[in-house]
Amino acid sequence: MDKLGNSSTRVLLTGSNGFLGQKCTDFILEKTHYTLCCTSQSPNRNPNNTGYRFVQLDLLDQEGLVELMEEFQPTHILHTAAMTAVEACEQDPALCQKLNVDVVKLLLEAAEKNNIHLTFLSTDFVFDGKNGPYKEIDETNPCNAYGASKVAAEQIILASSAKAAILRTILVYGVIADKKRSNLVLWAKSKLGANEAIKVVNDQWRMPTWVDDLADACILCIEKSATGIYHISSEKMYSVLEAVQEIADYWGYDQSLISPISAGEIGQSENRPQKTGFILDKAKKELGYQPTSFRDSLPSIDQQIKFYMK
Ligand SMILES: NC(=O)C1=CN([C@@H]2O[C@H](COP(=O)(O)OP(=O)(O)OC[C@H]3O[C@@H](n4cnc5c(N)ncnc54)[C@H](OP(=O)(O)O)[C@@H]3O)[C@@H](O)[C@H]2O)C=CC1
Ligand SMILES: Cc1cn([C@H]2C[C@H](O)[C@@H](COP(=O)(O)OP(=O)(O)O[C@H]3O[C@@H](C)C(=O)[C@@H](O)[C@H]3O)O2)c(=O)[nH]c1=O
Repeated sequence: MDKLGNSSTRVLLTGSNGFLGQKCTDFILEKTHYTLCCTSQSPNRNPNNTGYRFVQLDLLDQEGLVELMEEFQPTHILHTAAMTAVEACEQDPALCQKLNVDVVKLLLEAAEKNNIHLTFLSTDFVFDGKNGPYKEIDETNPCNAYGASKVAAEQIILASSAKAAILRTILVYGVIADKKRSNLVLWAKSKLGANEAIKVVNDQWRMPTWVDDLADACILCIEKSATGIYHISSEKMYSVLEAVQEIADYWGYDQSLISPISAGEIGQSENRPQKTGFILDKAKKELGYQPTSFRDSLPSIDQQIKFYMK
């Protein structure tokens, strides 16, 4: 605590309305030594909306962003905001550059000047998917504009003198209170639970990441003021089809509702890496990251769904 009674860890969280942003907000609020300021483009969508300050701000409003940082004086910035829809990045590369790269430059300038620690979220799509699973030191070679924008941001971060961690993650899934946000597990569960047939790709391989694990990793980065690149995901490689079969198996849904489809058939053969997956040794050793297996996360997800349905 300082003389004014403020907690010493002051986190500015961007993208607080997003999937990861909402989970990080919820987890940070459980900790007593944090002062949290959340920001997003739209009004606050997190039903958990007390105990912190929320500022609605378009991150492209540079003056507004600088003003917010000067006023709040964060010790840490957790930058989860991004243009995340792969097809939208392809269609509007200029906006993708502004949001996913130029905003990072601005945050870094402030971080360098004021000794602020930055945590940046990146993706498995920095890789071409030909040699997964990947280590942090493996060569990047993105196959879409979204992945290219994350590589560009990573390079600017690594070249700066700011204290900054880059967390790369993969196909994030799980539950937040905001029911509008879907993901692979909730999509498959809701379709199969309603006895609807689904087509699932059998030629993309991933190590999906439970959003709770990823939020934990973000907080570990903040607490350790970690620097450098870290890979954060689960540890077992699944084809997306196998992951969905695991979902059906856990909830006892009819497996015959699931049929295989190729990435090419849903327009994802060229613009998505085929096989990603991460080697997690560095995050485990240096951050103390403890991944939950995909299968083991499903009972917790089941409980969370029931909790939020109350
Ligand atoms: N989800 C996944 O599977 C993966 C995600 N990642 C990375 O993790 C991070 C978090 O992802 P996720 O939580 O899924 O992202 P979401 O798409 O759920 O959320 C993105 C957030 O960014 C905010 N945002 C977008 N544009 C602006 C803007 N102009 N000004 C201010 N805020 C803006 C949105 O605000 P609002 O909603 O108010 O418009 C939203 O809160 C991202 O950096 C993403 O690239 C990496 C790999 C996998
Ligand atoms: C629409 C659809 C998708 N899928 C699969 C393809 C894919 O592996 C998975 C999710 O598809 P999407 O196109 O929504 O997501 P996609 O853009 O591939 O997901 C990515 O999001 C960005 C932000 C990332 O950084 C990546 O890590 C990654 O998880 O579901 C099917 O199997 N059947 C379908 O009908």
